[in-house]
Amino acid sequence: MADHDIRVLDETQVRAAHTLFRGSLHTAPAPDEKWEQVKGTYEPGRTLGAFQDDELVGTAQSWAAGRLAVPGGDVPLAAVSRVGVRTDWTRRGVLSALMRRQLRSFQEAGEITATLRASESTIYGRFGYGVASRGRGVKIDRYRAALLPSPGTGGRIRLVDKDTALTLAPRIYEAAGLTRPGATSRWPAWWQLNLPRAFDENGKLAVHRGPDGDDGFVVYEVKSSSPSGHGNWVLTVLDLVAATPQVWAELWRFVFRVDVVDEVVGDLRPLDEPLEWLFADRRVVKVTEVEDETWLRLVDVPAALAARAYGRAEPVVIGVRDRYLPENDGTYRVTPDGAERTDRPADLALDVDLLASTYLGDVPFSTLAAAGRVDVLDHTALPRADALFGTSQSPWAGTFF
Ligand SMILES: CC(=O)SCCNC(=O)CCNC(=O)[C@H](O)C(C)(C)COP(=O)(O)OP(=O)(O)OC[C@H]1O[C@@H](n2cnc3c(N)ncnc32)[C@H](O)[C@@H]1OP(=O)(O)O
Repeated sequence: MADHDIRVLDETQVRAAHTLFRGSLHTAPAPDEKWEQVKGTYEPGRTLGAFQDDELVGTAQSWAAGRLAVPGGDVPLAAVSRVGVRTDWTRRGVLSALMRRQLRSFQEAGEITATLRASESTIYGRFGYGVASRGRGVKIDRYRAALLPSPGTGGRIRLVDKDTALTLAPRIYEAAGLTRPGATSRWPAWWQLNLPRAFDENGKLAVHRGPDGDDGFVVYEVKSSSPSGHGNWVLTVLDLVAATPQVWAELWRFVFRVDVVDEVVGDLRPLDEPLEWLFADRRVVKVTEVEDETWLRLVDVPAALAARAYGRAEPVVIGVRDRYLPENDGTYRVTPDGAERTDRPADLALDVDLLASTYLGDVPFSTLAAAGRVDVLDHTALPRADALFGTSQSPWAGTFF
C-alpha cells in the first residue's frame, strides 16, 4: 500500500506545487515576479498534491480545456500538465496515485477525454494515454524556395503589438473553428502563458485581414543559429491559424517574404500540411523529424466511441481493456451509424491507450496488429476497422502546452 495520500491543493499551496514541478524538470523556482504572472494560470480545485505526512512529494494539475474535435463532432476535454514527483520520491507509486485520482476527477466533471504532452514517451501509456496525433518538423532553404504564383486572397497582412495580439488572436482562433480531428479549444490560461512568452522572446504576430475581417494569424520568431549573429538566420513558425486554405497559404507566403532570413522552419506541423505544393521545387521542403503530439486518454470509452462518426464498412466488435478505469472494460460494436456496448465476442481486442491511438484516425488497426499490439480474433475485421476509424485528414492539435 502507498504511504502517501492525494489531496486537492488550495491557492496557498500551488506555489509549492509549481516549485516542485519545475524542480522535477531541473528548473529553478519561479522568482516572485514570474510567479505573479503564472499563479493565475492554475485553475482552482484542479491541482493535486501527493503528501508524505504533511510534506508535498508530487503534483499534477489540469485545465478544463473545452472541446476536442473528433471525426464528425467534438467532446469535452481536460488538459493535463505540470506533473512532477520529487526526485527522492520517484518509483514508489506517487504518479500512479495522482493519475488514478485525476482520472476519477475527470469522470466526475464529465470530461470524457483528457490530453497531455509527454516529457518522456514511456510514462503515460500505462495510465491509458496513447499517441493520437503526430507532427512533422520542416525546414526550407529560403533562397531556394521559389513560391508558385498565387491569385492571393485580396487581403492584407499586418504586424500587431502584444496587447492587440492578446485581444485578437483568441477571437480569430475561435472564429476559425476546430477544423480537423485533434484540434482543441484554447483555454484562457493557454493564451495567458503562451502569447506573452512568444512576445517576450522577440516573437512577432502578423494578422491576415480578408474582406470579412481578421481571419488568420501567424506567430513567428527570427533568431541567428550562432550567438555571434554570423550564423544562419532562422525564422521559426510558432503558430499559424487560418480560417480558410487560402489564408493559410497567404500566411506561409508572408513568412517567406521576411528579409534577412536564410531558413524557415516549423515544428510539429500537420503530417498532411500541403506545404510542398506551394513551391516550384517540392524538394525544398525537408522533413526533419516526425514526433508525437497529442497524448489522448479516453476517460469515458462508451461516450467517446459514441461521439465520433465512422466510415462506411461492415461492423466490427472491439474489445477494450482498461486497467485504471475498469468500467471501460468490455466489447463495443462499431458500425457506420455509431458505436455501443455489446455482448458479442470481440473481433479485435486492445488496451485503452492503443484505442486512443486509433480514435482520431492517426493509426490504422492493421498497423498496430502488424506490430503485435492488437489481439486479432478475426482477421477479416482488420480492413473493416481501418475503414470505420480512418479519416481523410491527419489528426492534429496545433496547440502545444
Ligand atoms: C504532462 C507533463 O507534465 S509531462 C512531465 C512529467 N514530469 C517529468 O518528466 C518530471 C520528471 N519525472 C518525474 O517527476 C517522475 O519520474 C514521473 C512523474 C515521470 C514518474 O513519477 P513516479 O512517482 O516515479 O511514477 P510511479 O512510481 O507511479 O511509476 C509508475 C510506473 O511507471 C514507471 N515509470 C514512471 N516514470 C517513468 C519514466 N520516466 N520512464 C519509464 N518508466 C517510468 C515506473 O517504473 C512504474 O512502473 P511499474 O508500474 O511497472 O513499476
